Amino acid sequence: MTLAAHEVRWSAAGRLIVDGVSLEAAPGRILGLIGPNGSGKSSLLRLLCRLRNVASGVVKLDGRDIAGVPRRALAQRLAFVEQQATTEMQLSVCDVVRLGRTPHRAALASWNGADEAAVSAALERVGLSERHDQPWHTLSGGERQRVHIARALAQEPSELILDEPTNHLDIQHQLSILALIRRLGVTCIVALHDLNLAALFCDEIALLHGGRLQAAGTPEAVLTEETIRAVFGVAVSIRPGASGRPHIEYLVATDRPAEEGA
Ligand SMILES: Nc1ncnc2c1ncn2[C@@H]1O[C@H](COP(=O)(O)OP(=O)(O)OP(=O)(O)O)[C@@H](O)[C@H]1O
Repeated sequence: MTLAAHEVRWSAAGRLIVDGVSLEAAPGRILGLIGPNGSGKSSLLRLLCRLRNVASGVVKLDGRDIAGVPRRALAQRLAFVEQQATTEMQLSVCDVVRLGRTPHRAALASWNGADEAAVSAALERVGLSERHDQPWHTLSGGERQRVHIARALAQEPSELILDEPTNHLDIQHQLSILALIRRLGVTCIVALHDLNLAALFCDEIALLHGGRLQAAGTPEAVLTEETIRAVFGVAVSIRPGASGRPHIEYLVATDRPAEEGA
């Protein structure tokens, strides 16, 4: 067990947003978090990395309540890639990635070879080595997303939490980032909207609906035609894809109505 939530609740504006969720990320495996817009995915991820404090329940890292873990120690273990992370405009790409080294460096310690190697390796992994010195604000949306992932990799976490990491990415980069995350072998919790990508890359899936955990288990167990219809209101047909993982086909009418007089 690495990161686990037990009966976690969180409210905002007088409304219960995360409602008694329990889940556990198995070591070295990818737990996908899916659910409709507003179902509480981002809120739950923020509780898991203590960007917000739970109202009740507990989040544990290796069996220890994270509320009692010093921030720096937590940041040495756990990296978070937010959905719409912003960054100081004046920074270059490598400046942003270097921020990932902060938890590992003693106050006033000089920048060392290990730090630089971690930054270079992280940039290489997201395919942006040649953008090392580019001003961050001149990057495209997808490149910014990859730089934020590189920052998290430079942090060398053992637990990685990502909120919609494929946002803004073209299909090649969606696939390469998720394949990279799989190869890292770190414990990972990732919110995804694309159900086929979740089926393809996640070892387990947790489905949120209205702040509650609706289902959890293997992609085959969670991604059923009945569940998707009930939670997302969409008719689907699910068959094993070429990968052997479930492949979801959306059953929607795409015909145009016959034109008048035609
Ligand atoms: N600080 C807040 N104050 C008031 N309401 C909030 C706050 N944070 C989140 N909410 C509400 O909680 C609900 C869940 O939001 P959250 O961002 O966790 O959902 P999500 O599943 O990540 O959604 P999406 O798929 O659209 O990103 C939403 O209805 C949102 O408006």
